[in-house]
Amino acid sequence: MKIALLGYGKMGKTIEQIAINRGHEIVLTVDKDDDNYDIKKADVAIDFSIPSVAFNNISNCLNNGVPVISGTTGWLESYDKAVALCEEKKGAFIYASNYSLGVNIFFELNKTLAKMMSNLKQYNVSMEEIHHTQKLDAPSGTAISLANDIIANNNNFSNWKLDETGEAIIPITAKRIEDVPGTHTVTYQSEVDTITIEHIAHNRQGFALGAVIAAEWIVGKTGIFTMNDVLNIG
Ligand SMILES: NC(=O)C1=CN([C@@H]2O[C@H](COP(=O)(O)OP(=O)(O)OC[C@H]3O[C@@H](n4cnc5c(N)ncnc54)[C@H](OP(=O)(O)O)[C@@H]3O)[C@@H](O)[C@H]2O)C=CC1
Ligand SMILES: O=C(O)C1=N[C@H](C(=O)O)C[C@H](O)C1
Repeated sequence: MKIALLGYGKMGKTIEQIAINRGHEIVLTVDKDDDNYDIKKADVAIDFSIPSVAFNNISNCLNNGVPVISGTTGWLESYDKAVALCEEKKGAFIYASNYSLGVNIFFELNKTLAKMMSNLKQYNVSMEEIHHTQKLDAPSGTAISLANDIIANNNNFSNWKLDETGEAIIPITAKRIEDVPGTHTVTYQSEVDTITIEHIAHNRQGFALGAVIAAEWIVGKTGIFTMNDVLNIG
């Protein structure tokens, strides 16, 4: 498969290694100021760039008939526009806040726990995410997915906020610590006990492998998909 990497930073470089090991060819790497490139030479594009350019990168792929996997976080205000463009162009598109198999299992655990806790009003929920100090967005895309999944599965919570507490609010704390690839913790607390579930990424390999598997899966398909479609879970 011929792969274009849109964003050639920490994730782009990790994805390159894994893609080559799986027999793929990187035909294009795009970074800041690389404006003049032909995306059409790729069978599929993988975007791990920065929030301010992700939508443009995705649009460029969809306008040129190239399936696109996006892992960039912090651009979701434009997600509906990307979906509409994908439908209009009959293209193929996946966004996931987290491509690792472990986190996608963790997402399912989180939904199940949220349902189980729905009738137990004595528990408050809170969330913490920890990432490396170069991260541009807060809270992380994964924390937002976890919070939205709790809201969809538990009647006691209707919104999330960064560093704010309140009635029916899921407070999220974002910590930035040198070299941490990504840690997410969901905590339910009552007066008598605490229940915690946690995912700790030890490196970026899991995110990168999931993105390459998603790219292999999407080629030849049309539509807007999620990692649940790719991994056949949920
Ligand atoms: N969904 C998931 O599983 C995961 C998502 N992420 C997300 O992926 C994104 C990238 O993460 P990471 O690789 O760690 O970040 P990096 O900062 O290491 O890499 C981002 C790269 O994007 C480049 N870039 C800047 N402008 C453009 C442009 N116009 N087009 C293409 N690339 C551009 C940057 O170049 P320059 O440095 O020159 O500005 C940089 O090399 C983040 O949003 C992060 O949250 C990360 C891990 C997992
Ligand atoms: O920026 C990162 O590094 C990561 N970003 C994603 C997020 O915002 O959830 C996924 C992962 O936690 C690493």
